[in-house]
Amino acid sequence: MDKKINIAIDGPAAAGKSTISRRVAEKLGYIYIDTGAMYRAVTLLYIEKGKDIIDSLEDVEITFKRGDGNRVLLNQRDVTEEIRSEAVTSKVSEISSFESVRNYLVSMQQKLGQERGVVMDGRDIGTTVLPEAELKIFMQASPRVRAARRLIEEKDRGSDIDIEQLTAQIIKRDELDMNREISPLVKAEDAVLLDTTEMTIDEAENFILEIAQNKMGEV
Ligand SMILES: Nc1ncnc2c1ncn2[C@@H]1O[C@H](COP(=O)(O)OP(=O)(O)OP(=O)(O)O)[C@@H](O)[C@H]1O
Ligand SMILES: Nc1ccn([C@@H]2O[C@H](COP(=O)(O)O)[C@@H](O)[C@H]2O)c(=O)n1
Repeated sequence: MDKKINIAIDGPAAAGKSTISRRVAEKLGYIYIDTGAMYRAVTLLYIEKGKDIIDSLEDVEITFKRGDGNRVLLNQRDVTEEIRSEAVTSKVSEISSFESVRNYLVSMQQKLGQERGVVMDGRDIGTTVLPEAELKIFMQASPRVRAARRLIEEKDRGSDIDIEQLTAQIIKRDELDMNREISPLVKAEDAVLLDTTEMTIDEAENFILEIAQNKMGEV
């Protein structure tokens, strides 16, 4: 029988990480962990309660409820929609640069990956959270294509944001994530580069599944 592996998927905003990670996890019967949602949940708490929460994170519980679209619970409260708000998106890169926030969430994420059989996506998974992951992917796409894809989602949610604003927002967030001091967004040396600019979702999914199957046979 194939052994379980860990799959780390990193890359800039709207590259397709969560869409593809979720599908790969489903196909393999693995657990999908969206680490961006965890940073977003802490950011929501910061907005609601103020900066003191940064130093008292031990009381903060973030959990995922599987099924029903993978709900995100912050201290038992369902915040799945709220963490995608404009207010959270524009603040999350600042909050995720704090050392105490990273230490707390990275340790939580490492526990989730202990048993293997996870597909985890984020910005520092291959470099910091799961450096021993058997498969690492660095997913990217051109800023324009990423903004165009996100625009469709935003329109569906009733937002009136335009492509220029979205492109600027994506580029700004990437810059903050790539230039922060602690575990910035960078391709791990042993990660496979996957540019999805001209790929369909199915093609990107199959690309990863094929390498994953090989790795599973190897371990
Ligand atoms: N290869 C692709 N072709 C077309 N659309 C895609 C492709 N990959 C992803 N998408 C779409 O692009 C949008 C952004 O993808 P997704 O949310 O998965 O990105 P992400 O990297 O997880 O973003 P973030 O880090 O900001 O959460 C989604 O609407 C998704 O359906
Ligand atoms: N491993 C990670 C994951 C995310 N972040 C920060 O959270 C932001 C939101 O992530 P999304 O994937 O939901 O867009 C992201 O821009 C990073 O600032 C992180 O630092 N590390």
